[in-house]
Amino acid sequence: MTSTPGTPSSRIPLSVAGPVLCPYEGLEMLNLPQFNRGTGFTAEERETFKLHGFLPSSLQTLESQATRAYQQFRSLPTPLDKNSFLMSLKTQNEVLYFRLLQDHLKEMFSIVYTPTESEAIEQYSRLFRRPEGCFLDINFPERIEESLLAWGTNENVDYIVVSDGEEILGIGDQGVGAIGISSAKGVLMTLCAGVHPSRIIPVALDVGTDNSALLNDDLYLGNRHSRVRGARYDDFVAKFVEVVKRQYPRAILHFEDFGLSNARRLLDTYRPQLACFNDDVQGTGAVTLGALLAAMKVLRMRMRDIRFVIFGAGTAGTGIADQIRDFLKTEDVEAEQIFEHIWLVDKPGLLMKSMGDKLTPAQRQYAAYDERWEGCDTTSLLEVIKRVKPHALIGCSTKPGSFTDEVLSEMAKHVDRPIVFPLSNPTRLHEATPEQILRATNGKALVATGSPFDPINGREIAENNNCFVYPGIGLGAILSRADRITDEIIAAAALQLSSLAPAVTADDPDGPLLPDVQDIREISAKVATAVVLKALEVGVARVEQMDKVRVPREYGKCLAWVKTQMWKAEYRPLKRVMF
Ligand SMILES: NC(=O)c1ccc[n+]([C@@H]2O[C@H](COP(=O)([O-])OP(=O)(O)OC[C@H]3O[C@@H](n4cnc5c(N)ncnc54)[C@H](O)[C@@H]3O)[C@@H](O)[C@H]2O)c1
Ligand SMILES: O=C(O)C[C@H](O)C(=O)O
Ligand SMILES: [Mn+2]
Repeated sequence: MTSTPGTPSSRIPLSVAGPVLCPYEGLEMLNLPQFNRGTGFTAEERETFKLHGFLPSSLQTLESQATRAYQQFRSLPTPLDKNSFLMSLKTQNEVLYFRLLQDHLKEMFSIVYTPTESEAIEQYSRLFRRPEGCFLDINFPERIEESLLAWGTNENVDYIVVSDGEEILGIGDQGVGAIGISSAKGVLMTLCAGVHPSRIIPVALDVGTDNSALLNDDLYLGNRHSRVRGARYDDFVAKFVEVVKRQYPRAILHFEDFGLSNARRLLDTYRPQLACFNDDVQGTGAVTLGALLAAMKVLRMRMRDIRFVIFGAGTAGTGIADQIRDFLKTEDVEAEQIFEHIWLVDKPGLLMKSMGDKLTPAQRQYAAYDERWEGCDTTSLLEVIKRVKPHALIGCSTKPGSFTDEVLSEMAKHVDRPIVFPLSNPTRLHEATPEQILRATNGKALVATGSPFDPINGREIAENNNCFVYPGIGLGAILSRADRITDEIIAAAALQLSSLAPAVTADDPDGPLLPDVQDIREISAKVATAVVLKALEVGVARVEQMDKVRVPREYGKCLAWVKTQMWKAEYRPLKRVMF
């Protein structure tokens, strides 16, 4: 398992413990972020690797290097400058980069991830310094295999994050800037779940872009043609997945920020074929179910007694609906009754049966019966709220301000503690701010948001972001060597998360419905443990045959084992080897 990791350029084995093997010396070594330690090289290492002339004489520890880097970080004026600084550090010294992030997790999380990463992606072609992942060009499908293999082989790759950049967060088509989201999601796999950074391949599928600003930008770095769609696109993705299946049979494939017409379709096509998941569909569904289950504990209610309105019924919105639907099955609500529990609202208003083919297959099952809605202006969210009297309102619409004061106070008229989750990222796209929600509901609402917000009047605001589950799902799937990622696995992740919310653990009705980002490593380890145990239970785990490891079935022991498999940002002994 993670005992023989490798590096992209060299395929030299690294590991989570023991010495790091390095065949390089001098300037070449200093230029490789997975080996470079800069002023942190010891006297002996400087000797062995012929580094003396390249470094000032003082010998620094990782701690002092992190202190110096933190001062540099603090001196920068804007979040985007800080993001660029960290990106450049990542391409200089990987251990120092992750050590710095770990030491200042809460402060830096929003800089390397949502929301600042979205600014960096918008500016991708202007900020480019060094490649941070694998670029696959739709005009050269024959290069897919060679390009991926240059990053590592089955022996040294655990995780592949792929995006085609069509629907990045809520900022739409970013073309080749897709590499930014694949890379940021990969960074969190290491930071939150301890997957070795060199064992992850971030991938951008460059299939063109329909973003005219990018097409007209002389500095744009991607393919300068419109987005390829239809059979040629499908064949390209199929070829990519075929290479992943054949060359990396042990790796997990993570789909991120594909467009509405592809995300669900690709997931449905490939889920039965390999261990893959779509973070926007299933990750978002699972984190939201986790927060809702925590809310049920606060309200002392069951999910079957709750009415849900989901505003924005795209990739994330229907993913959330599906997780709720599947959970309701465990409370004896049949699929045919689902329209009495979940209402989907999108651009045309409430989704109705009469919309027929205009609905996506994922939306259709939730469509409302027209005859029950006669006399209601279903194009208005407010009117739908008046009629449904929902307990929970969830936003994945990318439409800022759509949860108006009127909508929010209407909710508060009918239920004592409305559940309101504006989830559209980045921050400026939220359907309402937590402050507005609490004001309009006299502080009664149970709030969770897609991006981080500061506390309001001392009350912590839960961040309902898929980062609370996907790193744990990914790590659990890697460690169990899962052959498929089943619905049971995703549900197990949500259930585990719900038990870790401060509102539940501290039995505090105003406590957050999700844990704090500060604790994300512990949370991810626990989610991974739930995933490993579920994968073993449902028979998709291959770890015991493949790696000849006996995995403890007892939760505490399994958690301890999971933690031993997590990579840490530390300078391990370096050992010189020949090519
Ligand atoms: N918090 C999280 O973890 C998380 C996870 C995934 C997505 N998101 C956010 O959710 C948003 C949507 O992402 P997605 O991947 O589902 O995108 P998507 O394009 O698949 O879906 C967006 C949906 O919103 C609808 N919509 C657009 N404008 C609307 C309006 N004015 N009124 C009603 N509906 C409208 C669209 O028709 C579409 O169905 C993004 O902002 C994304 O950042 C958050
Ligand atoms: O990237 C995030 O912050 C969450 C999510 O995957 C999104 O697309 O918004
Ligand atoms: Mn996403």
